[in-house]
Amino acid sequence: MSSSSSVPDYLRDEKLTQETRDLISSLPSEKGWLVSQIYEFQGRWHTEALLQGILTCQKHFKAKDSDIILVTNPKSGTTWLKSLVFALINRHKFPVSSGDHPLLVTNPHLLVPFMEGVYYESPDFDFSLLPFPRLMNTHISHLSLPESVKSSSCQIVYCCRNPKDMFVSLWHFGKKLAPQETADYPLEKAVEAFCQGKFIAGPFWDHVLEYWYASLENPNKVLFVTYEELKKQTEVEVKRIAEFIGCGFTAEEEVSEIVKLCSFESLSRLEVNRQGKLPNGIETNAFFRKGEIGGWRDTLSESLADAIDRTTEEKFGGSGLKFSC
Ligand SMILES: Nc1ncnc2c1ncn2[C@@H]1O[C@H](COP(=O)(O)O)[C@@H](OP(=O)(O)O)[C@H]1O
Ligand SMILES: C[C@]12CC[C@@H]3c4ccc(OS(=O)(=O)O)cc4CC[C@H]3[C@@H]1CC[C@@H]2O
Repeated sequence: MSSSSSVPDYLRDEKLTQETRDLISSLPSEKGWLVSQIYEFQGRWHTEALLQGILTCQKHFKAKDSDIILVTNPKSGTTWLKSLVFALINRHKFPVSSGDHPLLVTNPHLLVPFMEGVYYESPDFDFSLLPFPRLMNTHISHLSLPESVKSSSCQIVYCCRNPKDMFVSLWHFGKKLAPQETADYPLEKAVEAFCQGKFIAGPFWDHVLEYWYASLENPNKVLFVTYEELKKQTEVEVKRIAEFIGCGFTAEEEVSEIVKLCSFESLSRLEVNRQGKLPNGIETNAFFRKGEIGGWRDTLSESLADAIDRTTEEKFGGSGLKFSC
């Protein structure tokens, strides 16, 4: 974290360039939840810090054909996907059976860099120093991806989660991130902002649809996965991801060890994911809450759930995308 404050870096605005400050002054803005204002850039809503990270990423990131980029909306299974794909691509270098796997001693967010987060923290970060094949994650929309990500043969694994669970996960995460700022922000107002799309990284649905259509248009470039299928049939989905990124399993190989290592039960019990903070100031345990499908029922009233369902029907109608919970 950049200073002694307990507020995580992404809620601060100290590292903005003059260029970004000038741009921000011309962007539509809305009152934020954890920060005073959020801004609309290329159709999405961002905090100043994450917008700075996105702009630097657009300017400086040069994709390589061998790159693997994990894309999610926030709270849609990023931590899980990072763990699984890290374990998959490194399974010969770091066999799970050896007992000293990096995931046992390092939080997944430190093993797989968050592109716009890293660019906000360290604008000069040299991504070319990452080990081959480079594995990174982002929440950047398809429209706003750096040009080289689209023009190169790098691959994207997109993981989406049903909007009610995603929203509820974000709601609880936000309360942990900045408890004071969330104190007088009612859940009803958050649902309304979420449905209007004027919420961090929103509109949620547009993000999903962009990658959904990209995966249909170019199935070798974008693989579309859902948190729910990953949860219901983890081995099948992990094998599908492995095939897609070109490290498929042989008939003799076991996928179950990786699945077990990366399970919610296993990762959330590790000391490294229970104690301490990431360098950006976020507590490592904030990324592990319930890890379930349908947990929204504990937080959302019927009318709030209906409001999200109506938006989903409107937005996803005709796309072929459906969520059953
Ligand atoms: N290994 C794992 N398996 C399943 N879910 C996991 C997981 N690790 C984290 N999660 C869940 O994924 C959500 C966090 O998403 P992200 O990693 O994108 O920030 C949280 O959901 P809940 O808040 O519903 O429990 C968290 O509990
Ligand atoms: C992207 C992120 C999860 C969401 C975090 C977040 C949530 C809500 C916010 O409210 S508002 O002030 O924008 O209205 C702000 C944030 C900023 C940090 C976000 C986290 C960074 C990495 C996580 O995946």
